[in-house]
Amino acid sequence: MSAVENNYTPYSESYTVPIEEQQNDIPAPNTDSESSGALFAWHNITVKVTVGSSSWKSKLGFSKSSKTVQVGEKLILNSVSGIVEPGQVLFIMGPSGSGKSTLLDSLADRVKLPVYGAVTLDGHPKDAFAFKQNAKYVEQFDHLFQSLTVKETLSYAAQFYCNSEECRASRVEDAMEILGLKNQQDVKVGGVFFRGLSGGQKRRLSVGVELVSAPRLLFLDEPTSGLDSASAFNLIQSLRNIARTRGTTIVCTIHQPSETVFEMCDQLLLLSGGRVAYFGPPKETLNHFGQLGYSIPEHTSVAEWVIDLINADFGDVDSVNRILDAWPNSEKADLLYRRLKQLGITDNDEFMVKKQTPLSSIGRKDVHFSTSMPWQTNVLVRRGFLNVLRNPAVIWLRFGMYVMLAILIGIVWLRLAQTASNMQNFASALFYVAAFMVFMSISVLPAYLEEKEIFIRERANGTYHVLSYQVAHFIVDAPFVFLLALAAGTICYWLVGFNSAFGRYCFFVWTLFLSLLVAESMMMVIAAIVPYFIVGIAMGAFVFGAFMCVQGFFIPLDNIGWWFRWFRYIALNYYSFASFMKNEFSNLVFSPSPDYIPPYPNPVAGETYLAQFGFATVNAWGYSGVMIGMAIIYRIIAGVWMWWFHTGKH
Ligand SMILES: Nc1ncnc2c1ncn2[C@@H]1O[C@H](COP(=O)(O)OP(=O)(O)OP(=O)(O)O)[C@@H](O)[C@H]1O
Repeated sequence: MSAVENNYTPYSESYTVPIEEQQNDIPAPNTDSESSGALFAWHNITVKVTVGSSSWKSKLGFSKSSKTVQVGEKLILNSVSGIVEPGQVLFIMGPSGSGKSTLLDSLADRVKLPVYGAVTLDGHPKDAFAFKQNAKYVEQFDHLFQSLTVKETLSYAAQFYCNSEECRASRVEDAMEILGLKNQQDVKVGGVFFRGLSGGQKRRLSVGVELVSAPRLLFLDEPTSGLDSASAFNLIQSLRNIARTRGTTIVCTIHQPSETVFEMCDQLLLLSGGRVAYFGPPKETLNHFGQLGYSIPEHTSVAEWVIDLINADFGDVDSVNRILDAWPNSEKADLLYRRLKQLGITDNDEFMVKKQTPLSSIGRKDVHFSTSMPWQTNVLVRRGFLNVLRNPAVIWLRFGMYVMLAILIGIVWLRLAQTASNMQNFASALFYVAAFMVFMSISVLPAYLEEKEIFIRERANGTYHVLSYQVAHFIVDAPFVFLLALAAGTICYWLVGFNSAFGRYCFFVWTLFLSLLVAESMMMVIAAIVPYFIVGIAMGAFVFGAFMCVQGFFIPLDNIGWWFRWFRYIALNYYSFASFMKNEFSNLVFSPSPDYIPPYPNPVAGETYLAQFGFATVNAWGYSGVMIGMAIIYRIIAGVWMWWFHTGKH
């Protein structure tokens, strides 16, 4: 059983947190290994960015013009400290641009910017990889498979963390119970093609997906944004239940909470301009600000009032600065610093977290996933197959398009006779199949991009290895691509009247399968690289268009300038078209046309025709090998790109 499983406390076993006691008496650090929550603390977290840039002329020393923009540093977070005890819910609040998301992401190891300061888990310096085992992060937007039901979504998620069926079943049941999703367990998540869960239910399911890993620490980025007040209340209540019953430590940023929601947190961290304005229980907020000489007007919500009070963009800047300057000398700050000191947390070298050395501290050797890579692949394959079978966007829409295109090709080039004058028509039909059926692989992009977001969420939370994902994707993709090639290839092959030998038909379908597989693998690289759909479409269209130019149909390839002839060797379309042509024309003699139209008054050997294209010596099986290699290389590139860049850091 994994360490994660060991730490799991069933929902039914209630965990009570003496929050008031902790606040006033400053209890000793919780070192009880049975406790499922984490003691999470941070001290003097500072994040800075370089702003502005000098002109290229001044960089190169050509100009000392006054137009040169000063390079400077901006502090996004300035010495922010705090503690959350097991079983507590912390809200990070503040006006827009105050640094809430940056703080959450810094604490959760999700920022690319260097983070300075001390971050500790159970009193020990944080180790990036071990941290993933204990902490999970729920993003602001829900990235879920729309075709899976609530129960399926949670079950598949649990399979990445539990090795026994019993563990999986109990975690799924617990998650549905605590998140109020029991009645929706058989409802699909929903999206473009299915009606499904409401926004609030989806958000709760996103929490559930992380909850089944039994995290000790849960981060949530603006979990209530976009929800109506009832859904926001339900969600926060669920989070509070999770904290209370399991001892899970919860940290979330929150935007404009209602008064009821505001009062549901145990600790409140108020930020303004990247600095702390207040840290402590929400019910003591008024007292703190009262001591600074501010009192709340009648009939005003506390949450709204404090946010307005510390808003330097639309409020009194001097007053905000007074509040921020007063914080380090306040009673609450004193309590916090004493607690941090008690835990031995200072910003000395041992606790220093720097972007350059995130894995250098203790625990690096403990790197492991909760389940083995073969098992992760197995789960991903089963989930992938189910999604492909259910979600029309992944395969069935494309299946329809390919079948219709194949029928169209058949209608246009219908039952061509095997005559010499039809050789050009056969060649053009093959060109169209090799060029346009491959081009249509662009349509896989929306599905790949949607899945990429799910991959990033799961990978960033340490759910599985990138290699497991890539292998599983290939295992799921290949049979469906073969199905497309078989259906579309068979229809157009017999309608057009290509070579009637069964072996040649099989090779045609095989070549079409390989070309679609390579094209999809290339689209996977594009999907991994591009941030937006529209950029991916443009990039895909350009690449396929470029490959078509050197396919060998429009111009004999040896007529292209020597300095660009090499391009064909990286062009998928060249290998597929050459293979199709060789398959169709080799070892055949095309009879004279009945109407004796020049230039085909005599029988024409297939080889003679192939020679005009430069394909007479093509080794078609060799080209199949090249295409298999291309598919593998593209998938390796996509995997390496995803491993390197899609870490979930912003
Ligand atoms: N990578 C970055 N480079 C430059 N500035 C940044 C970067 N990340 C954040 N900032 C700036 O830091 C400040 C805090 O941003 P952050 O997103 O953390 O605020 P926020 O409180 O979460 O805002 P909101 O509530 O509007 O989402 C903003 O002024 C933002 O422009």
